[in-house]
Amino acid sequence: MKYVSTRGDAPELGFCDAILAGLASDGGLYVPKVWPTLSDEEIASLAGKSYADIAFAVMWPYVEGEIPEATFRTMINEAYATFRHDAVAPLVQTGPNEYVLELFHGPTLAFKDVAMQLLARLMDYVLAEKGARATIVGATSGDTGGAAIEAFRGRSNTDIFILFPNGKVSPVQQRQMTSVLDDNVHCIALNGNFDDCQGLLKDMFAHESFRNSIAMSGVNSINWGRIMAQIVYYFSSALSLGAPFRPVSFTVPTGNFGDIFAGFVAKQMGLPIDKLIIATNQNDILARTLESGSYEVKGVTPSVSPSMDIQVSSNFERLLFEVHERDSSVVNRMMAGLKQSGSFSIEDEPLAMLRDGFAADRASEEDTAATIKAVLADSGYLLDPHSAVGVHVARKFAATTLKQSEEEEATTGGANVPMIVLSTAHPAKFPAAVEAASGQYPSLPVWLGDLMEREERLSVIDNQLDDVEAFILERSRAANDKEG
Ligand SMILES: Cc1ncc(COP(=O)(O)O)c(C=O)c1O
Ligand SMILES: N[C@@H](CCOP(=O)(O)O)C(=O)O
Repeated sequence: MKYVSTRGDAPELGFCDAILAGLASDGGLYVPKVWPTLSDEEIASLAGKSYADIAFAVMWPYVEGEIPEATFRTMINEAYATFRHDAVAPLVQTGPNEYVLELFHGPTLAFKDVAMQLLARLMDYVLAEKGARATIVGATSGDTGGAAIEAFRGRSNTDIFILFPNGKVSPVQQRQMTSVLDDNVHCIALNGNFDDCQGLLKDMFAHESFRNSIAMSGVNSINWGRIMAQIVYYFSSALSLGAPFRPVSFTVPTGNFGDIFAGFVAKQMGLPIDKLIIATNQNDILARTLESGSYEVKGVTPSVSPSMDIQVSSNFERLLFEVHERDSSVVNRMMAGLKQSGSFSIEDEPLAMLRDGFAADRASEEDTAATIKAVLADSGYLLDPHSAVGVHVARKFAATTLKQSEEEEATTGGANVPMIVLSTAHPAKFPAAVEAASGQYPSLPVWLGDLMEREERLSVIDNQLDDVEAFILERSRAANDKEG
């Protein structure tokens, strides 16, 4: 499989080089040249198989020819052995037609572990094959950072630098990053918000001499390897509910659009997905875009679901590329508009395609708290605030579709399709918000019981490209001197 950039001006790469690059050299995001498909028979044959077996079947077409089959199987087995639930990503029923897909059984209690545990093993393999080292630079609103640090800590061929918005992640999220004291881990608390962190990351990728001097790579969802690993749980959960013989819908708490884009890919691959529903918090740029056709960045307002406090949603670019028939000139125009004026608009035809496959809505702070409380009261199930955004939007969507089908006197259609809501984090990562909403304090699991007492190491840096680059250069030189 070859990979092409959404901006059309970077070399086509094979899988190993695409994941090592992270972002394409023209500023675009890599996508497979064609979408591989699985037939209904192939999908049906996966029913009852383990998560690792489904993972292999779904991901192999993207990797084949670049990594030996047995090596890839071993990486998958090792990655998912780090999860503390046998099913890896179990489904829990929370309503007559509503299921929560728990993606938080990995080492850092967030869905990011699902992809990051595999990506670290893939990068290790690629670097070892090339006899190379890489410097990973990542931006986080709270969860990617912890998952990446956990997955890459102590690895001899990578240094990892994570930028997080100072004072804007939860205390648990911060400690999960800053209490990892391995020599190759460097945490930067940036005086800014997540969009500033991500903006600096993209500027560093665009700064060729800097990028080359540190052999820079990235593990945010701009990296195709992240998306690839996230496709798997759409298949595993849909299979549990009768796919491919029964369609399902998904509601996805959304920020950077990586997770829901993986759902779009699952649909391209042949999984019968009825609707993909984008659930945002009050930072609702994606919901506004679907409503108006105009993508307009406004300031970020901090919320109780801080990992989704995002306005510049990187992976939306991959979807724009698809709905414009892979015309990179349109994507370039839109991204130039975004850089210049913080906005761009989408023409009627691609907008109609977006609205056909996706729906979108938002949850206010009050909606989020009320949902945590209601689900606990009705089902005895404690949601984290990000997953509660998802459940709120899913329930609103179900009520609207039910009303529509009653009006049409139909018994089939959207209202009967099972809804799977992605649960993206464990409630113990956000104890203050969960307790305020429900009266119940979610404790960390025993193996993380002392997290908040662990020693921290971090550097506070202003939102200035030069300052951040200087810090990374100095630290990565020191690391390389030590290695050499
Ligand atoms: C807990 C949680 N939920 C949802 C999201 C949104 O996922 P995505 O950025 O892939 O849309 C994130 C981070 O991005 C997150 O950390
Ligand atoms: N919510 C994310 C933001 C970064 O998203 P990514 O999926 O692109 O890595 C976080 O928790 O850091």
